[in-house]
Amino acid sequence: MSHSASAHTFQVDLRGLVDLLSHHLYSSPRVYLRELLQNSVDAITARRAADPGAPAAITVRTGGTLTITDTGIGLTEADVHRFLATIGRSSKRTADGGLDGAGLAAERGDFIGQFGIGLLACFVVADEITVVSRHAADPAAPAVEWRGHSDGRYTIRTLPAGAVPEPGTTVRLTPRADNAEWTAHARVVELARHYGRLLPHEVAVVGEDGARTRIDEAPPWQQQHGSPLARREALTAYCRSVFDFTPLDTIELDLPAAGLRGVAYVLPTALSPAQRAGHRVHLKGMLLSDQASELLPDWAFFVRCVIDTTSLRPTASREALYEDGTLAAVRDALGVRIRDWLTGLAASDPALLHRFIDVHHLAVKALARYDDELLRIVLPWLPFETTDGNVTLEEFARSHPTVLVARSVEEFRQVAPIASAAGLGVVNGGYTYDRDLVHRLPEIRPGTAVTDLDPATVTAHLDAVDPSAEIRAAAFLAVARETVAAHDCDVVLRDFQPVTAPVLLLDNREARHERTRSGLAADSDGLWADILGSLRSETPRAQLVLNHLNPLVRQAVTITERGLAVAAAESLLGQALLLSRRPLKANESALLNRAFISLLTHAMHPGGAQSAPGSDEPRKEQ
Ligand SMILES: Nc1ncnc2c1ncn2[C@@H]1O[C@H](COP(=O)(O)OP(=O)(O)OP(=O)(O)O)[C@@H](O)[C@H]1O
Repeated sequence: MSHSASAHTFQVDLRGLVDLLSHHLYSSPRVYLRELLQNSVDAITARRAADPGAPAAITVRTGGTLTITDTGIGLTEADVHRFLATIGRSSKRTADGGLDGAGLAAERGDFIGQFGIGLLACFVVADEITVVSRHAADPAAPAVEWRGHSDGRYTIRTLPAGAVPEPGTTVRLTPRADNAEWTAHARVVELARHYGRLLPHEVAVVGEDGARTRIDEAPPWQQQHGSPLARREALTAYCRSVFDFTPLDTIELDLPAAGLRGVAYVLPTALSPAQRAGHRVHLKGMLLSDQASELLPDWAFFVRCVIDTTSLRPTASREALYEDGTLAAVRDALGVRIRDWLTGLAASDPALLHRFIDVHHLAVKALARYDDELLRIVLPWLPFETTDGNVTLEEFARSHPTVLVARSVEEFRQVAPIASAAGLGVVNGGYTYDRDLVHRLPEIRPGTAVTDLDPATVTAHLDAVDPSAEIRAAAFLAVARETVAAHDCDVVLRDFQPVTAPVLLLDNREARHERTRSGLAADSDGLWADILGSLRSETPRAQLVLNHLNPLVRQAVTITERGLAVAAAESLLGQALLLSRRPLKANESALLNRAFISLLTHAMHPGGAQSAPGSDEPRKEQ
């Protein structure tokens, strides 16, 4: 049996393709003007490659129809057939991706367009596009008119030479009623400025009344300024006009190898690291994206850039940068530039560095963890929460040769007053990045020791109380132990500073997790209980340390009435929990509530509160 194979060619539904490319590739109809401007710029580039003195002007006219006229290379009738009428064919690239020989002698890299689909964006705002063109290289050749329709039909006719007096091209759109807002005069001026402000040619928008608005302007980094201050002011003013904020500082960017120039503006307010700043990226003057977040490394989220480049490549929708080796190299080089600025500030403008760190310390901490040099420069300047208040590590290490680091915010809150009264220096290492960074201090400041705070260091400063006092307090302590046992907590009596602190709760997160786990094991049965049980170590208990130097505690330990002793023990545990400032669990909130009501009842019925609800035995909460 023989099998015969026949070759076929894909069939294309033209109407569907035009609809896809024109309506669904781009995020907004407004890109139609970008595509038109870009084609004009490329045509001017092509003409100037052969004739550097050729005029370079682009004029957009608004009114019943929208036209855009350029003094570019123009199109011959053959060009129109080859390039305008073939979707995906571009005079700026050959079928194999090389340079097309159609008279455009400039390097492909000089053009902005390359895909041969840009003109289709016009079908979002118009059903019909007319292109009238006269080629610059052959003045005798007739002018040509191409009329394309969104359903894929087109007509071509030649016009008498006199119909188009100058070489160049005019594209005319007849706006569709449903999208007419995009071709209204004010909107066109706004869009032309948005996309074409940095174009290197004369760009103007002319209204029906003949009023002419000039769009192009040289960016401030290209202009000459009278003094460094004047330059700085011009760069700052530009930031206000494009980004609407006054920067903390400006960092000029210049990467000749990538044909890149521009400015990074330091944000005056903090931005969450999750919110990545959108940068304005111009490609040969034309705005490619005002939301390009991929331009800088993630850590540089404290700046917004505006750049003009000749080397980065756009994606087909031309709304993002193509992720390639060039972009990666540019990103690294810009990262180095921004880091250099930061490290340079320490020497050149410490006051500004302080202001910067006030606003962006989180970003700097994130950055310093991966960058040794930066760490060395900024670590002494970064603020940390310590037992001496919010101070820099440099200041802190001067008075504390051994720096202790609390692992969690909660641990810090609990021990800070006691540690501080005992002369210990503790840094709160509970915030993102802080513990890692403090541990690296000895690398930068030899002679400083950093260790994690362990409970023994604190308990060493809790002195045993006089044995006779312990005996006098025994009855109260017994009730207190029984009362707080429901919270897996033990009670001890100690002398410690400051006297103003009645209690200290020695507890940590791992111990709490272990207690939660064993609580779950107790509530489950079968396999699950066995699994949880096999994980069990000895259930760690928290310790409620009562300060015998504190007047309130001294009085509490003399309470003999059981109901009041229970209420006092629950209130002391409740206060210790509140001091830790961690979120309370349901049974802890219930404890606080019960202690409060019980104390109130005792206050209202002194001596007769035994029968008051909730003032008796501690309850076992769920
Ligand atoms: N104003 C113009 N002057 C001269 N030729 C033009 C003009 N506008 C369009 N063309 C021709 O039409 C072709 C197709 O234009 P189109 O905008 O669809 O694609 P492109 O610019 O080549 O690539 P891209 O899709 O990346 O924009 C161009 O390659 C160019 O040859």
